[in-house]
Amino acid sequence: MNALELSGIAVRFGGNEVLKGVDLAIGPGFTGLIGPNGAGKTTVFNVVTGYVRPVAGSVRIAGEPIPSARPAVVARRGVRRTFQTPRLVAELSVEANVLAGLDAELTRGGGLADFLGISRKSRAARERARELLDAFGLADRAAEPVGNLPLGSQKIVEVARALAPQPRVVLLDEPAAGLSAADVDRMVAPLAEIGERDELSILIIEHDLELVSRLCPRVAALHFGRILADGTPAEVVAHPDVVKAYLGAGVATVDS
Ligand SMILES: Nc1ncnc2c1ncn2[C@@H]1O[C@H](COP(=O)(O)OP(=O)(O)OP(=O)(O)O)[C@@H](O)[C@H]1O
Repeated sequence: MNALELSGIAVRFGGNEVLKGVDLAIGPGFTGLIGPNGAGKTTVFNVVTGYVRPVAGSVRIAGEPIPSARPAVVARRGVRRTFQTPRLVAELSVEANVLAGLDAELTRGGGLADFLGISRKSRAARERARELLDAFGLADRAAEPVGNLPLGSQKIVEVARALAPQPRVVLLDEPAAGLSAADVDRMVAPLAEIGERDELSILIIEHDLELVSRLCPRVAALHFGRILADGTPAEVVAHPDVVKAYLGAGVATVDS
């Protein structure tokens, strides 16, 4: 069964039809979502996470339909995401930001703490955060305000936050944008390891086609709200419609 399935998703902003019947099924491992600027990639994420209500179509998580525009329901069903520009709380520590990704049940202090509205983090939650920070080589910075870290590390913290609640689906929005090759490796190696161990389904929007072809056995290309091609990276970038869509945008070649 697919972890995530979109059928016939259509989205309009005013008169602008941004998604025009998108079908996409995501199983375990990495799937790439590529396409020129404005193709509608982030809108796909916003539909899945319940922040944009489609005018048509449905989203299923593990085979179960989800009500549209219900972010809390989607999160409870195990979907997490990152953003093009990290959305972290700059003044809070690295660890507190990762803990913020954990489900309420795990982070609740219980008893009096809950009654007083004090968010005491449970030991299990802290252990999970530590395990992730260790995996991503950020344990020694756990107590620092996340805003002090360079962009590359902040983007890695956001990935760790998304992984914290052991989700089943992770949506990564241009994780490598603005990162050095070394930062990309620091992010991707633990992510691939954890993804495989936990059988995560990871959908990744990325303009770096070399990275996409390295990570994703399967890629879908979106253009003006339609999926133009869906297959291996080599098949997709060689697809005539994809080549045409990218003309002038400098499409990269990908080794098969
Ligand atoms: N909330 C919104 N209201 C109105 N228009 C929107 C909204 N969100 C996105 N759009 C429009 O929808 C289109 C697709 O945007 P989207 O961000 O999904 O594209 P994208 O493929 O992720 O692009 P990029 O690669 O540049 O991030 C664009 O024309 C954008 O201006």
